[in-house]
Amino acid sequence: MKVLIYNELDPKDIPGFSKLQAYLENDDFKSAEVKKLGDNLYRARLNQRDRLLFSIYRYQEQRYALILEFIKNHAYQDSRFLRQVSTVDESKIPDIPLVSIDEAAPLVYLNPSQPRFNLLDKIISFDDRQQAIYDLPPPLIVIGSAGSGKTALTLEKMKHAVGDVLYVTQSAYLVNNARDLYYAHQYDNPEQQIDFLSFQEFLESIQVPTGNPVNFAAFQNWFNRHRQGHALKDAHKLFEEFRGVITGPATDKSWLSREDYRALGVKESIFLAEERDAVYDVFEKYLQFLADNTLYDPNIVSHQYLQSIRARYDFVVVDEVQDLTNIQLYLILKSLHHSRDFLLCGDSNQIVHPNFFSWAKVKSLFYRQDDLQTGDELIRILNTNYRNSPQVTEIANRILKIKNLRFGSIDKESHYLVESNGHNQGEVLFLQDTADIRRELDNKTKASTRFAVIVMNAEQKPAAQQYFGTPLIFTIQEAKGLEYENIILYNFLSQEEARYREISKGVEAADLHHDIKYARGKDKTDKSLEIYKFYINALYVALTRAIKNLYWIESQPKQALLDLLGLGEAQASLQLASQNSSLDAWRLEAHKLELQGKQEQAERIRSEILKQKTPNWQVIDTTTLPELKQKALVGNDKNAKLALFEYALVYEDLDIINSLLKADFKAAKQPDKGLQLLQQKHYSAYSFKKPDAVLKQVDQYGADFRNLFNQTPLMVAAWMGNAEAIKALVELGADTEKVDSNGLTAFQIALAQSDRSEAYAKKKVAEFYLHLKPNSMSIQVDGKLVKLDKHTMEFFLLNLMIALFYRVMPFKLHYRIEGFSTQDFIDAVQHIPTTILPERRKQRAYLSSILAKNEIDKDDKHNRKLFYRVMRGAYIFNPKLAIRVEGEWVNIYDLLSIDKLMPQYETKQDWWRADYNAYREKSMAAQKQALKGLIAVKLGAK
Ligand SMILES: Nc1ncnc2c1ncn2[C@@H]1O[C@H](COP(=O)(O)OP(=O)(O)OP(=O)(O)O)[C@@H](O)[C@H]1O
Repeated sequence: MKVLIYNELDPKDIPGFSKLQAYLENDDFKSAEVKKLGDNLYRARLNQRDRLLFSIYRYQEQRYALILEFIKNHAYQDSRFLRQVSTVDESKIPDIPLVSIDEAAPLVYLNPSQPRFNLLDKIISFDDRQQAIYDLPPPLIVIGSAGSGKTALTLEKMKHAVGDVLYVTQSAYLVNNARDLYYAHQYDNPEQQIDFLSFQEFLESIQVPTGNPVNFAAFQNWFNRHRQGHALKDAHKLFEEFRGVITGPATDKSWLSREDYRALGVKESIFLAEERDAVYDVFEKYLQFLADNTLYDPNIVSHQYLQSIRARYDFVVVDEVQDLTNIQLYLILKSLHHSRDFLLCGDSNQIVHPNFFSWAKVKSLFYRQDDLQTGDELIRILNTNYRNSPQVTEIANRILKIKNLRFGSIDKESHYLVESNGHNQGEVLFLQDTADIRRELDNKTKASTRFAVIVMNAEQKPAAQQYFGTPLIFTIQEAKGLEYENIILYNFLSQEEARYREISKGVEAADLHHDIKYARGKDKTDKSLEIYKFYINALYVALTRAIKNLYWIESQPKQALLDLLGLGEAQASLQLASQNSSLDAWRLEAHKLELQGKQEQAERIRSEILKQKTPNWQVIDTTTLPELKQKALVGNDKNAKLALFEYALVYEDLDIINSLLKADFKAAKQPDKGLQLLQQKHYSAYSFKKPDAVLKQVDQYGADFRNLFNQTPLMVAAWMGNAEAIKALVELGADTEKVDSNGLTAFQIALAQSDRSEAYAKKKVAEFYLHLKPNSMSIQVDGKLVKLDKHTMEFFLLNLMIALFYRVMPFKLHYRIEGFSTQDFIDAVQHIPTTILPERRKQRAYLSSILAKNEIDKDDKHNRKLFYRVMRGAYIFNPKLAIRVEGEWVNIYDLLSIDKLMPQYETKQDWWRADYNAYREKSMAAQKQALKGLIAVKLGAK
C-alpha cells in the first residue's frame, strides 16, 4: 500500500519513520506490528516507546495508509483521534496480518501526485488547483462554484495563520458549521486565537447596535401597510434596492443622496429612471420606520462603524463574500492590522437577490490601498465540483454558457465552467406536469428527507403544496445553501415563461458547443439585466441543490430554454421506488432546518410528520412561582406546599426551603430524603440506563419541551447524569443553550453536579461532557460582543462560576462582601477527569492567572473582562457583564439573582443560643444589600 502523511506531521520529528514506512509500503504488517485500536484506526510500532496512528483507505483499487499521529512514549491518552481512551493495553490487542482492499474505506478523491493529505471532518486530498492555492500566501480571492471546496480549502489555509484570526460570513449556520469543521478531531492550535462570527456578530463585536437588524419580514409587514395607492408594489424588489443599491455600495457615505441615486446608470439599479424618485420617497420613509421601531440597517451601521473600528486581526477570512455588500466587506477589511492579510471566497453565480455584487467591485476596494495594486493577481478559480453528480453539473454548465452568451460575463472572473468530480452518479428526468406524475412523485417521496421541492417564489408555494405533501418545499431564496440528494423543480420556468423566453433569446443550441468565452453582453442597454440575471442565477442555484438526481416538471414543456438545456421531450410517465425516512431522520432534518432559520418547514415537520403536541401541564416558572408561593405559604395549601418544596429541591433554593421551614412544613427538614422521593416520583424515566421512556416523551412533545419544573429533558438528563439519554437527546437536536429557572444550561447543571458529587465527577461526567458543551458563549462587556469559544479556559471558568453561584456565594456574604477564590474553583474541579480538564489547567497558579487576566482593569489584549475583584484573591462577576440567553441579552445579575442567596438553616439550634438562623439571615441581608450597592456603583461608573 502507499503511505501518505497528514500535513500537520513532520516525518523528520518521528524516529524510525522511514523504516516503518517501508514496512507498510511492503504490506509487511508483521514487522510493523499493526494493531487495530478503533474504527479505521490502527497503530504501528516505531520503537519500544513510540507508536504511529494511521487509517487505511482505498481509491481507484489502490490501498493507502494515511498516517495521522505520532504517539510518543505510549501517551495514548493525549491522542486527538483516540478521544477518551484513557489507557490502551497493547498486550490485550492482537496484531493483525493485513487489511484487504474491500475492508478499506473508500475515498471520494485522492491526488496521486500529493504525498500529503489534509483533514477537517474527513480526509481531504487537494486537487492540483486546490493545492496551488493552498500553497499561496495571502492576500487571495478564491472563486469557485458551489461545492468546489472553497470552505474546506479556506479553513485549511486558516490553520497556517498566527495571532488573532477572524472567519466571517453572512449566515450564522455556516459559521457554526465552519467552526465545527475547523476543530474536528480535536484540532488545536495554540498559536492562534480565532473568532468565528456571522456578519451581525462582527458588527456587534465592534459595538452592539441598539435594537435588532431589520429583516425582510419586518420590512414587508411595514410596506404592505403603507403601500395603498402606491405605484411601487413589490416589497422584495424595493428591499433589495435599498440594501444593494442605495445603502450597500458606497463606502464614503451611509446612503446615496437623491441626486446620486437619480444619476445612476441603467445597469446600476433595478428600477427605471422614471421610478427612482418614488423609490427614494419610500427609502426616506424606511429610514423613519427604522428609527421608530429601533431597527437598524446593517449597511448604515457598517458605515457608521468605520469611525470607531480598530485594527485587531492578523488574518481575516470572508466566506460567501457575494452575500455581503461593499460597505460590509470594507468594514471587515478595516479590522486588519495589515491590509494584505485576507482571504475572500465566493461565487457570483449563486446570487439570488440583485445586490449588484461583482468581483470588479470587490477588486475596486483594493485599488485604493497602496500596497494592493490591481486586485487581479489576487484571484484564483476553483472549478471541480465535489458535490453534484456529473449529470446535474452538465445542465448547470449549460446555464452558465447561456448566461454568458446572453448577458456577457458580469466580470471576467465569473465565466468558468465546472467539472464534476464524478463520485456521485445521478440522473436528470424531465417530466410533464400531469396528475399521474405528480401523484407518483408525491406518493413515493413525501415521506423521505432526501427529496425536496423548489419553486421560484412564495406565490408559487401554495400550488406546489397542493400536489406535494412533503414539508420540504422551498422558494429559491430559502433553498440557497441547502443540499438534498434529490430535487424536484416544480414549474420553475413555466410560471415565468416570458422572462425565460427573453433570457434564451438569440442563443442558439450550436453556440453551446463552444467553450465559454469572456464577452460583453449582446444587449448593452437592457434595463432589466439585473432582473434577468436573478432568474438565471435562481435556476442555477435551484438545480445545483441536487447532489444526485433532478426531477424537473414543467406544465409548458416546450420552451426554448429547455431545448437549449437539452431537455427535449418531457416524459409522460414515471415509476419510482418508495422512499421513506425514519422519524429520527425527520427529527434531525427539522433540527437542521431550524438552525438554518427555515422555521416554516421545521414546524411543518414537527406538526405533520412527527405529530408533536404541546404539553398539557402547568409549568412552574418565574411567572407562575409567585402565585404558588402565595398559595403555599399564605394560603397554607398542602399540595401547593409540596409542589413548592419539590421545586426548591430541584433548584437548591434555600430561600424557599427556609420559608417552608418557617411555615412548619416538616418534609423541608429532610431535603435529602425529599430529593430521593422527588426523583422517584418525577424522574424515574431518567434513572434507567436505556432512555426509551424519555425518548417516548420527546416523540410526543419534541426535544426541548418543559417539564413541571421548567426543565428540558436535556437538563434533567444532565442533572441525573444519564449518559445514554444525553447522547440520544443531543442527536435528536436538543438545544444545549436553553436555561432553567435558575438561569443554568444543561452544561452548567453538569458542572454543578460534578462539584456536588465526587462519584458524578469521577464516573459520569466524562461520558457526556462534550455532548453538553455549547460551541460558544456570547457575552457583552462595554457594549461589545465577545464570543467565548468552548475550548478556551475563560469559557470554562465563566460557566463554572455561573454553575456555582447559588452554592458558593452564600458563604461569601457573612460579615463582608467576599467573592469566589481560586480555592473554590480548585475544589470544584478536583474530581473532574483530566480528559476534560488537563492537570495543568487545575493548578492554582494557572487558575489564578486566568482570573487575574480577565479582571476588569487588567491591561491585557485578550482580557475578556469577566470578573471584578472585590478584595485580594476574591472575584465576583463583572457587574457590566451581559450574556446572550436564548437569543436575548441579559445582565448577569438579572440572570442570577442576589435576592435568592440564603444561608443554610440549622434545623437544630442549641437552646441557649439566640435565634442563630434569624441572625445569619439578617447579616446576609445586609451584605446582599451592600453587594447590590457595589454593583450599582460599578454599573454607574464609566
Ligand atoms: N479535494 C477534495 N477531496 C474530497 N472532497 C473534497 C475536496 N474538496 C472539497 N471536498 C468536499 O466537497 C464538499 C464541498 O466543499 P465545500 O463545502 O468546501 O465547498 P464550497 O465551495 O464552500 O461550497 P458552497 O459554495 O456551496 O459553500 C465538502 O464536503 C468537502 O469536504
